[in-house]
Amino acid sequence: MIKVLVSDVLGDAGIQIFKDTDGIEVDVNTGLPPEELKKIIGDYDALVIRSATKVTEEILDAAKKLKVVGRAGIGLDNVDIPAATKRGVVVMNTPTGNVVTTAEHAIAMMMALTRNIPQGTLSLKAGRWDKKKLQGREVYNKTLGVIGFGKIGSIVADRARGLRMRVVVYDPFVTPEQIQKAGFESITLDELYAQSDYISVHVPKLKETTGLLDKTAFAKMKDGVMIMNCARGGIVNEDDLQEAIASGKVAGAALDVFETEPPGECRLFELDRLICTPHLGASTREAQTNVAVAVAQQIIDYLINGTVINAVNVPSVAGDLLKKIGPYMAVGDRMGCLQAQLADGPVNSVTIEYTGDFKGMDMAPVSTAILKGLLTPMVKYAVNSVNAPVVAKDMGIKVTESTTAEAEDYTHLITLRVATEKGENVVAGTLIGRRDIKVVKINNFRLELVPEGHILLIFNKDRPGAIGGIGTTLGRHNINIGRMHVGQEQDGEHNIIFLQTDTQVPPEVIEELRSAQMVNTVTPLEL
Ligand SMILES: NC(=O)C1=CN([C@@H]2O[C@H](COP(=O)(O)OP(=O)(O)OC[C@H]3O[C@@H](n4cnc5c(N)ncnc54)[C@H](O)[C@@H]3O)[C@@H](O)[C@H]2O)C=CC1
Ligand SMILES: O=C(O)C(=O)COP(=O)(O)O
Repeated sequence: MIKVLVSDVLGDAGIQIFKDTDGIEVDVNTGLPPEELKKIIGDYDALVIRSATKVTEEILDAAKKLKVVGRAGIGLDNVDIPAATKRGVVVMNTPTGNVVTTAEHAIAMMMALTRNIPQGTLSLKAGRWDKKKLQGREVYNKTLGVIGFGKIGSIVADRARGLRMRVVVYDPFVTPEQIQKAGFESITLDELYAQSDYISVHVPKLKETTGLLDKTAFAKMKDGVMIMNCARGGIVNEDDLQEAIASGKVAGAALDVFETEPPGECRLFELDRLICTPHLGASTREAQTNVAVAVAQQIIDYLINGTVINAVNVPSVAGDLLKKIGPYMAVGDRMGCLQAQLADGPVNSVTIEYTGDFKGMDMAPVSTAILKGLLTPMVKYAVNSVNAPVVAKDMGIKVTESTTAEAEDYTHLITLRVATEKGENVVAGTLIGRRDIKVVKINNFRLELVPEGHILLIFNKDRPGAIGGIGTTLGRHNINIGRMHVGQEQDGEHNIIFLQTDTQVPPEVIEELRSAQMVNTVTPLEL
């Protein structure tokens, strides 16, 4: 049974998908304090969260079976992604399901702010008729500055255009041409501050964006500007905002998100010109159904089919791509595993060459599969496609990759060179047909080996009787040979023999083979 824990409120449609899937058991346990979550997380293969659960290194340490964290929504600042990656846990989000809803919330906040709707509601309910005091402003013909032209920012810009606002955009990672093509002006941040009547932030919370709107930024803005933050708490510095509103520089602000959530006591709340919502940006029925369904399907697809969609710490391998490169990932994994057993001492470098028609294929997942195969026998913890590149880096292994379209003997060939202090081993592999994995070269030897099961790799002198002697020794110990491949050294006098046996060959028999005449070395391999 695959066990899924839902630790934040998730739309029913998502929970139902888990319940309807054979082999999956789902528990919903929301609002757990960290120490409670830590106690139970060890039982689960998957964790579904929103913005409340903090997936810290400590939680991940306790999550011995965890394979995937699925975020029903976008922001992942509550997940320690490097720690998850190191432990081989896929972290995925649902990047599109709530973007319209959140953009609509930003527009709603702007309208509520400019027309004093929350203040009007409060004063009316308190028995007042503050018609004069609560006079507002039109947004028509005003300038909206959008910081961050991603999925949400671009929708906000589009909806503001419908309100007949002039929209200016700052996003250093989107080309001015793209912004202009969408019908908006791309300007610098300082220009945006100087020109905007309203500013809405739609950037992720990063080191560079934390405190982006601070006292220095407010000083560059128009007097009477209004600020909206439906992105992440702390992108707008709360203390500086409080001062800027109190001084009248900023005419008002609308916050959906806070530096600490829930914020508890907050000086900003003393200001009439501050309106707020408790992180409601994504909270519509539609968005919650979208993200719940998406996260459930993605998690199931990953745990059952190995399909990776919308992961932030591992390349996506989905649908058509998986069909195309999945078999090469299997080739890579076997080659890595074979190289691990051939390696004499710690690995210094790994060189991966893709030769032939790999056009249009992103080979990153194959390279990761190679590293996974190679590193698995070398480390104590589980290596998978998520943490393999990090593990290689931590071990100081230099990984290089190249692709050449010119095919030689095979239409697709993967060559893997692994170097240690003592030298380099070269293994080349391919697919015959759609699924048959063949290792076609080991160092100087050409062969066609099916890399599976118990294998003895024997180097011997290419003399009459050598192979017969090996067969007789194994037969005497009742060990049946399933397959045998003999490769001849190019222009040499040695053979390489791969013997696939039905059972593992005991160490004393290996010693006996080693002492036989004409046998140079015997290496047992488990593939
Ligand atoms: N309030 C809520 O309930 C919700 C909040 N969010 C938050 O909204 C924000 C935006 O989300 P998406 O549009 O989906 O993200 P996105 O990744 O599609 O877009 C972010 C944009 O910010 C830009 N950017 C990055 N650094 C920047 C910088 N220093 N200056 C200017 N632009 C910069 C990027 O180039 C990108 O275009 C995120 O912080 C997300 O967590 C998302 C959903 C719901
Ligand atoms: O998707 C996001 O990034 C959000 O901020 C939404 O947060 P929530 O799922 O409502 O806690």
